[in-house]
Amino acid sequence: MANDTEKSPLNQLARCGQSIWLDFIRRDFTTNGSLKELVDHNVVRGVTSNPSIFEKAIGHGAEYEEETRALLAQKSLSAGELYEHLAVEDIQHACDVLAPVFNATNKRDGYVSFEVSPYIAHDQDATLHEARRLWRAVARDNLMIKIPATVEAVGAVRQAIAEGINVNVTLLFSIELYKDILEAYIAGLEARVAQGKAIDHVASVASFFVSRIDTKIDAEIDRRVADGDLQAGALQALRGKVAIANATCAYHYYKEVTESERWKALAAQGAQTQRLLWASTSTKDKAYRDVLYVEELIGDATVNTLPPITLEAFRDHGVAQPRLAEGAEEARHVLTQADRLGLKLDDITDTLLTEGCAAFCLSFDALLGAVAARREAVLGEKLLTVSNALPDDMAASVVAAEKEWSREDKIRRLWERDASVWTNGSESKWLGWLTAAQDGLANIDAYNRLAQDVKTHGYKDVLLLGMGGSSLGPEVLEKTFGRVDGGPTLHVLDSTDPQQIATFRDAVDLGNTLFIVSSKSGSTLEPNILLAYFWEQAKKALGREPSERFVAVTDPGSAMEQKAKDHGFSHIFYGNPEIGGRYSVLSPFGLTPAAAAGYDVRAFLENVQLMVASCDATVPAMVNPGVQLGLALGVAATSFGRDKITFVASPEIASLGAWLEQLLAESTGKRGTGLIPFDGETLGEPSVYGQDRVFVELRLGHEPVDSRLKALREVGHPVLGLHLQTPEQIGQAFFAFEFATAVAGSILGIDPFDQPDVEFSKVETRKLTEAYAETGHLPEEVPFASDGSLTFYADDKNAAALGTGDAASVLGAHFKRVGAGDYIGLLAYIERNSSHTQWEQDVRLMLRDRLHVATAAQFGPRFLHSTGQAYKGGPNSGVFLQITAEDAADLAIPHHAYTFGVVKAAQARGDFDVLASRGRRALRVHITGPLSEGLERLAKVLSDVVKGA
Ligand SMILES: O=C(CO)[C@@H](O)[C@H](O)[C@H](O)[C@H](O)COP(=O)(O)O
Ligand SMILES: O=C[C@H](O)COP(=O)(O)O
Repeated sequence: MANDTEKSPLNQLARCGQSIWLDFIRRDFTTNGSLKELVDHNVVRGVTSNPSIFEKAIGHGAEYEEETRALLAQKSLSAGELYEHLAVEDIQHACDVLAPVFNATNKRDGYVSFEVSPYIAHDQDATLHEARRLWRAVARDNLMIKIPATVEAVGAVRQAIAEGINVNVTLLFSIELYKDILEAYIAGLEARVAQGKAIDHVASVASFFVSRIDTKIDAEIDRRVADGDLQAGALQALRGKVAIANATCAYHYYKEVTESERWKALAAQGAQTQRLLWASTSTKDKAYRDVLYVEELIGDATVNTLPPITLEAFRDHGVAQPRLAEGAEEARHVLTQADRLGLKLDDITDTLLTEGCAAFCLSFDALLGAVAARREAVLGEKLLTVSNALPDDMAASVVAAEKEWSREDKIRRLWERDASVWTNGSESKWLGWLTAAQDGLANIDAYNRLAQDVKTHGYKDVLLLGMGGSSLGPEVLEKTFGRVDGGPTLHVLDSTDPQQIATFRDAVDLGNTLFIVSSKSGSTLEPNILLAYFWEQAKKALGREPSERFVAVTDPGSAMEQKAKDHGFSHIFYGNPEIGGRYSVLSPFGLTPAAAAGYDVRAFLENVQLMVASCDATVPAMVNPGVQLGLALGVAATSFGRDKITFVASPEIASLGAWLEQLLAESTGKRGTGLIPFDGETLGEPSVYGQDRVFVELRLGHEPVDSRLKALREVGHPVLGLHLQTPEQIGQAFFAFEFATAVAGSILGIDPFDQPDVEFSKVETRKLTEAYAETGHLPEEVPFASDGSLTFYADDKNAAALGTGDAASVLGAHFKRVGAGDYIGLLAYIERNSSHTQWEQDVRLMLRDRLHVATAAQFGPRFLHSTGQAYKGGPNSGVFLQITAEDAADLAIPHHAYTFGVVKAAQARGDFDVLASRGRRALRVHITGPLSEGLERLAKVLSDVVKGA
């Protein structure tokens, strides 16, 4: 620093009353002594940072890697948390280096500026909240919190000052706004005085951006000159002048105010003026001197923050002469002239503010994106990965959606439970799932107690009774993790089929079973009647009341809670009323059975937390796995007509498919739109698919699930991938898909948290069972056609379309109604056992291969709580074949007037009535006589009628 003598240009600036701050920060620059050297030689008296500066530093600097690794080894941190850790440390180091200047100048200089998130620039409360948080996090007296100068920020600046937080108000372009900011500073100080608080330690600068104004004005001048403007000469004379004139006028306003009596009263109490800080002072137009925005803006009580390159230039050949004090008249003349020539400075400063905020948001996105990528690299195989292989046009639309999400700050708004991300309905009351894993960890002792109880009693079986959201998650856990050595077997029963209930009853050791009755609402028919049935069964097996063998999972205040209390259940686990059933797997509805089965709930949830952090509010759309999946699903459906989501899974995690079906269908299938999910439809050759599919590969390990996916990708089908490294990552998959569904719901423009048609079916079923209880029979129904063991029922409209012929003619007419873009739903109200599952599978694949449409294979009443929503409320593209049969044997329900067989029949009829009322193409075939023969015949007729189709 030998050239920074008394006469050096930089030292001359100090003599003119101007402080030079450095517009740059980076860890190695601070740690290797470079910053200290500049400070020691009195070259630099402060530091400013902004999102772009941090993007270059943290986003690209290898020196941050080691610490990233160390931080992640300690705990799960999101990209935002990581960034903040690293940035706060950098800011603290710089503050410490500048502390001697701060002390020597009596708190006038020696500040380091740290900017609040640019995303919240238009939110006064959020800005203030963030200012307080960062102020506390850095905890240095010579910190300045940078707040962008939007209209909304004015109040935040005033309040922050009143609270004694130093503020650098940044992104100032307009003199009008600057006046408001200066007023906010003064009012903030006055508020402190009114409260008897000291003001001599509160500092603020107003960062006026310079070069960007010339960039815009000069471009406008050049355009008009090129267009042959008659005022070309006068216009050209203003090139490179307007920005300086604007800044000069701001300076004179500052002078005026600080000479006012009002200010003098504050100064008497030790107040520091809010100095103007010239920012954006590197020269952008190479035709100008590279020190133009330094030399022209020299004046007493100002700061100029310079990037290293401009600092070096001025040091080398800058001329330090005070210009501002003298320049008022000329500046006013330039601005008047600009106005006269139609150069609209107000419009330009407004645009610059908007563009400045947007540019900082982009930098912040790039910064957080880079941190997220580094986090992913460090966590490696601890995280599942999402990969989207999309055709070019779809990929471009997803990128556009990403930009939209970034611009509209939707990820943060989603995390803040802002219903305007969806329909502005009741969505904000249904986002408890975002923190379910964290809540579960807080409640870990209760799960451990249950696990201990199960061990102490040595239960052989755990039988969970519940439907939909209460059963599908636990089923995935059981199918994925199986039985823990020495632990019980977890069984999940979600049916009213008498045979299925009997099969479960016979599979468990009734005298040595823990029963979990799971119902959020507590009013769902199935868990209530299953409870009635198994209570009696357990009582019979034990020879006494089985109270301690029963556990309830339900929302507080539900009828089930009361029942559990009345019956003296050993445990009641309470759900979060802000989590809907299909989003409840990471809440007590999944964790209670998991604990009972002996799974390590803590490890499971900690694993989930990694994905929660990956989808965090701070992780930009382009690297946020939940957003990536959700945008691809939403965009594929809304812009490309690809609304059939086909899951293809590694066998070890295949059970995820049924859970996903509920999540997607129940969340999105409404108001005539939606994503229709298809689980378990074995892949075929590309020729059997229409243009309405999205394939989702759920892969465990490194091997692709099915080699045919490659061919499908090659012919232009979108293939999304969720790649799990270990089965434990199933928890991460739950969260990633919950998030994705919420995102897709936003794109579809629906409320992804209600399920009107599931509720409607429940009501219809209840009406029928109540009628049965009164009359002893279900309402009469008349088949419109019959053929031996196959009898056909439908509403009048469907019946009229299908004729009264034999089975082949009715079924033939029904499936003739299937067209491109449709799907087929087989809805069988029979036992869900392996042979029936295989039957459905064979029939669906045959139909798929012949008719080239997507096919769903469902069992009632299970699907009523799941895909049933989309079948009724989603697009009218489903063609349904409901299959019912005589029950070989029925089961009575203790204390009820009806049997399980009656309930199941009522459910099928209720389901059909709702399908028909929604104008769906639906047909019910009822099988009489031996079921296997009836199914065989039905399969044969179906195969014949669609042959050659
Ligand atoms: O802290 C501040 C202003 O307070 C600075 O970092 C300010 O953000 C920068 O000078 C500007 O962003 C740089 O603008 P530009 O040279 O890219 O137009
Ligand atoms: O998905 C939810 C099912 O409809 C069951 O509801 P529930 O948990 O209130 O009994």
